[in-house]
Amino acid sequence: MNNALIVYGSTTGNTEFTAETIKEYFEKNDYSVTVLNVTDTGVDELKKEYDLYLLGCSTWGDDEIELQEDFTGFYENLNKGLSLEGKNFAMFGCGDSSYEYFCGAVDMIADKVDALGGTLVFDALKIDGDPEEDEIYEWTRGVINAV
Ligand SMILES: Cc1cc2nc3c(=O)[nH]c(=O)nc-3n(C[C@H](O)[C@H](O)[C@H](O)COP(=O)(O)O)c2cc1C
Repeated sequence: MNNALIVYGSTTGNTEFTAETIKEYFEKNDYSVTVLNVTDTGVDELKKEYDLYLLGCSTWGDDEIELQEDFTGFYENLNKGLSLEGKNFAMFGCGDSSYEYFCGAVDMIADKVDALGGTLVFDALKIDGDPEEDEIYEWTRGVINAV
């Protein structure tokens, strides 16, 4: 059975809902999935072997991109000599397109993963407003096909 790790940061619950919905869909497709709130884990989790790593983070700030506050430490620790070579990633997050940097946190994390040698297997899921199951399922189907 394939396995996947989901780590997310969420303030009002939207990215958390998205993470749980992604998990549900993966499990329907015979994946074993570990979902962790970023407050309960650290970058060492990325050293463990998973077929796919999914990172989810909402975006905050006004004039500049701010990661969801719980995710900041995790992001900074990615800089501490971690190699993501040979690992498959997909990114997701919730935002609001009325802000200048729509889902900017998702792009920041994707750029970091890319710089550390990780493989981004599919376009990021950027949710505008409240997350809806259908959109999440469709994206997840695309990710599964891409792995
Ligand atoms: C003060 C504030 C700043 C925000 N800044 C951004 C932003 O720069 N870009 C964006 O896409 N969304 C922005 N948002 C929207 C949130 O990311 C959005 O509400 C999201 O659904 C929150 O997800 P969460 O519940 O998982 O934390 C902002 C929201 C607030 C209240």
